[in-house]
Amino acid sequence: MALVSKGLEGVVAAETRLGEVKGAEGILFYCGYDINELAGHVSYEEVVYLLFHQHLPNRAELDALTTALRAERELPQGVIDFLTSAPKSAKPIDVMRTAVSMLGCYDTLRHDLNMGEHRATAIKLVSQIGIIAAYFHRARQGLSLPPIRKDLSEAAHFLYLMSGEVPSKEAEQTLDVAYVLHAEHGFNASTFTARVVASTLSDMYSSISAAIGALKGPLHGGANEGVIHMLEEIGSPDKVDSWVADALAQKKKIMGIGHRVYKVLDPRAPHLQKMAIKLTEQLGEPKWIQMSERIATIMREQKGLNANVDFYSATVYHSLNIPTDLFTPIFAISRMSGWTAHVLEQWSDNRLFRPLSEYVGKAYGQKVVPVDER
Ligand SMILES: CC(=O)SCCNC(=O)CCNC(=O)[C@H](O)C(C)(C)COP(=O)(O)OP(=O)(O)OC[C@H]1O[C@@H](n2cnc3c(N)ncnc32)[C@H](O)[C@@H]1OP(=O)(O)O
Ligand SMILES: O=C([O-])CC(=O)C(=O)O
Repeated sequence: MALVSKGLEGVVAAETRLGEVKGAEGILFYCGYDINELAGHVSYEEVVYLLFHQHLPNRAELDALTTALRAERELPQGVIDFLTSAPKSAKPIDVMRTAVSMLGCYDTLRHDLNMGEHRATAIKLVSQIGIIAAYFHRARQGLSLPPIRKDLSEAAHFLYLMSGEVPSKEAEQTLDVAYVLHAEHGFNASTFTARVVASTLSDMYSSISAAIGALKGPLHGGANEGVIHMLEEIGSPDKVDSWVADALAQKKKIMGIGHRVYKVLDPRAPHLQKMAIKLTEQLGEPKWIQMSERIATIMREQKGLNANVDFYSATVYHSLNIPTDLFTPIFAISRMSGWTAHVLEQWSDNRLFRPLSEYVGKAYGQKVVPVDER
């Protein structure tokens, strides 16, 4: 019998130059740069460049990328029509997955694209994914779609389109750091999904719509929305202990806690924790962070499990007045850079992903009995 690694735990499926997650040490780096070196020191646009070119841009390179991203901000009219006619009750993440698939229909869909053209598609997707999310959010409230602006950063432009107002510098910087922290994470489930699809030599849009579908699950990027639902259900700091005890007794998963690779604290969590503390203090609403800290302590002490990236990002986005169902979309907006960089890397040295399975069904040699005699 072949040895099966359930959930592919510990399996090394490919080489990558993009990012490394060192689970035992709690280290994450993108192209050699520790996440602590990047967060707060470079913009999301610089990280996009880093992932696409494996080096940080100089001023001219950054300006060229920024111009290219901003030049792609107009969506095809057909996609806008979809965003304004999609059911208002639809989940934004589902709308994004579908809109990315639609973008593929508006592209030439040639299969003989060269790497430069694939990279242009990647830039377009990085540019347009936030606009899709923000425009749907406006449309579902019956609000007008603010005109595209070319003078705002990726983070500021998303907040501007979502609210109709240019955000404060602090809100922009907070979201920008969140984008930097979420951009890349090795062979996580959604990135692996994107690479599996790309490995068949399918197109970028198919890879990315599949990746969005993988991200939305509550065991992956969907957990950040689950965290706020959990905090709302708990209600107040004094109820945390009994709520968590009940949940664990029922073998429920606590959202935002635990990780397949990190055996110690996710290095992204302290950055988000710091931002969450500051924002909740400013808002005079410390109960969110108080509840979170108590949950994290219980889980660490009782289960030896730590907070992951989704745990504190939930409170950060909530404090920025972002509706809960846009939390996973924000993750997708940032991870678009990592996904597309991985698709480009896959195509630079492609081999089809095709693992084996261990058959455990009925014995070989069953005979067909005619349908009326079964
Ligand atoms: C961006 C990201 O994707 S980060 C992850 C986001 N997901 C979440 O926050 C959801 C909650 N966490 C989880 O479900 C898991 O920790 C995962 C999915 C992230 C990792 O899962 P795996 O590596 O497959 O670990 P698995 O689910 O097998 O858990 C191992 C043990 O820890 C327990 N455990 C792991 N996470 C949790 C949790 N959040 N709450 C309670 N128990 C947990 C499991 O119940 C299991 O216990 P057992 O051995 O007694 O049965
Ligand atoms: O790596 C993982 O399994 C999940 C994760 O933290 C991420 O995608 O950021």
